[in-house]
Order: sequence, then structure tokens, then C-alpha cells
Amino acid sequence: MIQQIYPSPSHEFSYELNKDFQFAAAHYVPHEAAGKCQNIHGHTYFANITIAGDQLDESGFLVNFKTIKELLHDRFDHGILNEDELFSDKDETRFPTTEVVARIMYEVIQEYLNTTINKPQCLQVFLRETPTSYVIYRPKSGGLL
Ligand SMILES: Nc1nc2c(c(=O)[nH]1)N=C([C@H](O)[C@H](O)COP(=O)(O)OP(=O)(O)OP(=O)(O)O)CN2
Ligand SMILES: [Zn+2]
Repeated sequence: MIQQIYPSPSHEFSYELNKDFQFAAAHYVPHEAAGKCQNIHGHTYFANITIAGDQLDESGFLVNFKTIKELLHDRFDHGILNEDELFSDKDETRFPTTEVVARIMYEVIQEYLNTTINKPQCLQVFLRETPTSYVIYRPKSGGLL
């Protein structure tokens, strides 16, 4: 896996965990502004998920690395993003652009984290779509799910 340097969010939590993974997925952006990207095509996405908190769970984990991979990588890998119910071709807030995919990845992981006993926070999703294009999504403070 390509190791990358990415910006870190500032915070005052005692623990910060980062999980990197790649997934291959196809998508198209259903808007004329997307030009050739209106046609279905594929990417090898690279993601880095940052999670922080002050309390560990009964396993001594902030959150199990494996769970993050199962929730995100295993859902999207070798899929067509537009066909996942998380996305929509009719609602621009759910077109599978890099921005939206990053935000939706945050929403998926934070909804899971909210069910855990120690309730850590996802502070950042870094999502690289191509060698020259990436997005960082950070929830606004106070706007956490
Ligand atoms: N703000 C956004 N702009 C674009 C997105 C996006 O998700 N958010 N997506 C695309 C296309 O899907 C495309 O896959 C990526 O575009 P781009 O970086 O332009 O890809 P190129 O390989 O053609 O870029 P180079 O500059 O030649 O490396 C378009 N825009
Ligand atoms: Zn694309």
C-alpha cells in the first residue's frame, strides 16, 4: 500500500487512531459538470480514517481496526458506488463525488461509533480518488452525528 502524508486534525483527546485502506470501486457523476466522469469508470481509492477519544472499550481498543475495514472497505470494494443505497443519482448531496463519498464514510463510521460503550469520535476522513485529487472531510464541532 502507498503510504501517504496527510494533515492531522487538532484535538485534545488522549487517544488518536488512524486506519488506512484501499478499495477499488466504479462510479459516475450524474451531472454535466462532471464531463467525461459522467461515464462509468473506476478508481483505486485510498482512505485514511482518524478516530479519537478519551476512553477505551473492554478490549483496550478505541475501536477495533478490523471493524473500520469491515464497515467501509468491505462495503465499497469492487462495487459500483451509484448502486449503493447510500448514494443517489437524483440528489446532488448524495452523488458519489469524492466530497460526498468522504462525508458518507464519516456518517457510516460515526453511526457505528455512537453505538459503542466508549463512543469515540471520527474527526477526519481523508479520501484520495486519483494520484492528483483528494478530499478531506471533517465534521463541524457540535455537528457530530
Ligand atoms: N470537486 C470534484 N471534482 C471532480 C470530481 C469530484 O469528485 N469532485 N470527480 C471528477 C471525476 O470523477 C474524476 O474521476 C476525477 O477527476 P480529475 O482529478 O480531474 O481526474 P484526472 O485524472 O483527469 O486529473 P489529472 O489532472 O489529469 O491528473 C472530476 N472532478
Ligand atoms: Zn471518478
